[in-house]
Amino acid sequence: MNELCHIRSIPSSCFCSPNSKTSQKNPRQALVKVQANRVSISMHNSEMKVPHVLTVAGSDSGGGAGIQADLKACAARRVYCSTVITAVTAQNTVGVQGVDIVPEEFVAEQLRSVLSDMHVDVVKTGMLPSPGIVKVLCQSLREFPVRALVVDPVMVSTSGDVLSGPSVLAGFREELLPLADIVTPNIKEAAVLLGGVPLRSVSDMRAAAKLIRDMGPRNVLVKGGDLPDSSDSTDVLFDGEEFYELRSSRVNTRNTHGTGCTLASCIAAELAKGSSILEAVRASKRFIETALDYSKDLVIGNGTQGPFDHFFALKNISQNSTRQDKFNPNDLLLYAVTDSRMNRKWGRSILDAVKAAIEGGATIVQLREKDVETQEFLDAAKVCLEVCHSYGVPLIINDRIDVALACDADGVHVGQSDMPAHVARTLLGPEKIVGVSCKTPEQAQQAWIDGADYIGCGGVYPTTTKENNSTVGLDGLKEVCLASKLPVVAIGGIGPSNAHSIMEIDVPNLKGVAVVSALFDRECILTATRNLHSLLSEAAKLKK
Ligand SMILES: Cc1ncc(COP(=O)(O)OP(=O)(O)O)c(N)n1
Ligand SMILES: Cc1nc(C(=O)O)sc1CCOP(=O)(O)O
Ligand SMILES: [Mg+2]
Repeated sequence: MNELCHIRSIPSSCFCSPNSKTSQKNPRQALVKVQANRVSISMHNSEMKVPHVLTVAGSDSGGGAGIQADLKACAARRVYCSTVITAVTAQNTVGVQGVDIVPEEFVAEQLRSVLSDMHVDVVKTGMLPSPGIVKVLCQSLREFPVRALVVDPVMVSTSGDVLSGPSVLAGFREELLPLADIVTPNIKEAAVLLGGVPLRSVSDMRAAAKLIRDMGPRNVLVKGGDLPDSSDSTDVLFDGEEFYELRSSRVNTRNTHGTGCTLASCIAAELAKGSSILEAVRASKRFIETALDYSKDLVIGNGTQGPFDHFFALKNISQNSTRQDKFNPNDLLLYAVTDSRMNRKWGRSILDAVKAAIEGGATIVQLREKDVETQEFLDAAKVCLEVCHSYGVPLIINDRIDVALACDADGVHVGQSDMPAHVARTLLGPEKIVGVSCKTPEQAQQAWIDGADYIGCGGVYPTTTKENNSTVGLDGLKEVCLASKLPVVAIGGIGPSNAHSIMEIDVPNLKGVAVVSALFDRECILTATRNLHSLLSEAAKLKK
């Protein structure tokens, strides 16, 4: 059944798509489609389907494993995650202090709530502490079929505590495993599933994978992380025909609590996004390896099994960032913007040019290297960043988000036809600086909505540095300043002869000038910067 139910208007203010030609004129139309057991929303007929994993698992009060790990893993892989809680554990980095099993009727009710309402792509199971819970889960899966089932046969916690007793085993073997697309036992769990025979080598893991596959799952991943005496961690994937030995380096850390749950959730998330089993397993192993490596020195709790950081990508933004401080709008006073053509003309390296500008008093630096190779740009950015930071000056990268991310620069500057500012913000995270070029009040308003930190407004005067650049003049600059709450730096044709006219504009958010040729197309960058800096400082004092 596929009924088109109704068309509903959604106010355009709900969407931030500044560039959409339709958003101003027409309210956006959302098609709300209701199919059996599924609701999806279409925007301009293009469906916004969200990959969705349902995890059926236990809660870990310590936050490292179970439901908590599953939610974090799915979020890190950008997949929606709903939850059915099978047990509440009192748990920390020392061990499991208590387990309260959720009655099977209430597990069934949670399953019904989610599966009868939402479109779930993949179900992932973790701790299933009673035979009754396994039974109601299998019933629900038959009633509401999903695209894939990932079974992490959690039986023993990393601390050695038993989480699912032998009474659950029969249900696993007879009912759940035959429904599974992949089952992910570690060597201890594989041994339990096979009646207690210990696994001591990769060839034991291969044999175990084959025997477990005979129980019904389409794929078996036996995880060898606990195998003794090996410098890498080898997992064996068996799909019924081929064996794959997947290696990753063993990370020396105590922070491994929740790796099993996370791996299975990642696999589920990748399957929900449409990957094959092999791709999903490979991507998930890589994710775990990177997360463990980033988290190896985390200290959470006093026990022997610490949790790790699923959002390792955020590490650059938080504690470890070399960013000076939060963005200070006064840094825009003398914004030095480099130019590779000018550096070549005067026979200077990017680094020498930047050093001279900083020594002359530049308060922020932008690397605007339009015609250098990526590798050269990145190498220059890394060394310039060190120098800038040794002077407490932020370094911004023009256009190239990839370079900014790769060198952990302080931010990026993007124009109206570059990477959209809101995407730059998402990619860089909340703490980096995002600057946007704006020539009109509308663009300035959008820059604010998109999460920019400052506006570069120009060209104020004609320039030969940027081809075909239209000018906005002093009036256009003032209009942009008045239209925005953001600090503004003026750009285009600015030098010592006209900087004062800009600084005299009586608007509080006009913070300074951005300059290319008046600094870098001069014989002595240091002197040119020094002169302009002293002029601007005087003008800024008068403004106060
Ligand atoms: C501070 C500042 N303002 C404006 C610009 C221009 O950026 P954009 O419009 O993207 O043009 P290009 O510099 O990329 O040619 C800027 N770079 N810096
Ligand atoms: C890079 C750039 N952006 C501009 C804009 O109008 O957004 S004008 C410009 C070039 C500025 O160089 P100079 O200081 O040599 O005039
Ligand atoms: Mg640009």
